[in-house]
Amino acid sequence: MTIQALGYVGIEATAPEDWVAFGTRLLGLQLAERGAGGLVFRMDDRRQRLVVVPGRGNGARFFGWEVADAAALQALAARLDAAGVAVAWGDPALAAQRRVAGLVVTQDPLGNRVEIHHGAERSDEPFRPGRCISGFRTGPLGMGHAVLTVPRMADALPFYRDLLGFGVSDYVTNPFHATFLHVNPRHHSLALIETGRAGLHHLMLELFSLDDVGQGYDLAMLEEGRVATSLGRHTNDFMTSFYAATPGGFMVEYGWGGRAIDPASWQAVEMTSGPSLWGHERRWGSPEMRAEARRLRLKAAADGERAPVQVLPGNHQLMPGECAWWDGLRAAE
Ligand SMILES: Cc1ccc(O)c(O)c1CC[C@@H]1C(=O)CC[C@]2(C)C(=O)CC[C@@H]12
Ligand SMILES: [Fe+2]
Repeated sequence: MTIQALGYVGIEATAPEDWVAFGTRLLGLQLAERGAGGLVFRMDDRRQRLVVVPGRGNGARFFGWEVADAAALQALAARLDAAGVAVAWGDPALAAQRRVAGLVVTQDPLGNRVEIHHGAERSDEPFRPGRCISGFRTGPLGMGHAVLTVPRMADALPFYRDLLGFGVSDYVTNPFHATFLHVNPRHHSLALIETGRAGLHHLMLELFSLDDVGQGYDLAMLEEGRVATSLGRHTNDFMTSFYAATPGGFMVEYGWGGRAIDPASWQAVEMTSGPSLWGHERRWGSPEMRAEARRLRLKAAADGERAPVQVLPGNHQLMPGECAWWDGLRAAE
């Protein structure tokens, strides 16, 4: 019955054509279909993963969450129905359009369109990436993760956690509220960030090779305003990534090296050490950013802060102990 992965995502764009070069030449997606109905991108052996449909706005249009089979779909639909959530069975035309065997359509409490499906179609043609990359880490981990902004955490969390059965990996309560949820060994397939308004913050796509990410970063830096954050590494899922501004107003996190968790034994933890071990700087390269970063690091040094790295079970790569990088900076001042 339970959801297994983020299967596909649909976004709406006022100018879908803007996604062609961004999707293929920067991200390395394969443009599989291009027409009046919009764009279909492939990431792997599936016929479609990311769909861009023409519309009056920019942002998310639907989220495709995958279950194992028709019986699992039936059971989950019944569960939603019993909880008083409106669920509509997708007709054969919609299933054909989504390239799945069957689906139900519902809405989360924020109005995001949620499409629970099974039997995604595979292509007979091999995946041909839009630029030379080693490929996307998908399979049982799904297409990546989606991060939604929510007005209040309590608006959306019960729907995904209690009704759809997502597991909480960790959560943040300071300086803002965020919850990271898993449906498979990917540390999070969904995260909710409380910002006061509903929207799509970013989609994360994970590459097989760090070089894919580094070369994407080189390409992104050639374009004014394309790099939304510098390269960095997250504290909770250990993903090394940067964020690219998309033509759609949200961001794509382009990453490598995310950890795998064991959903059966994982215990939810509160994250207290900030979003990143290093990097992910939003005003990367600007004089203001340099001044602010220096101010914060000197303040941390003055406050005697130590070891912002949280040591978690299964964290073999990161050593606890002294984090002396700002000490080095202070010495240089
Ligand atoms: C904290 C975190 C861990 C793992 C992730 O994959 C992930 O996307 C995040 C969110 C990162 C981060 C944030 O929390 C607030 C707003 C930030 C700083 C941005 O604008 C880019 C990175 C975002
Ligand atoms: Fe992310």
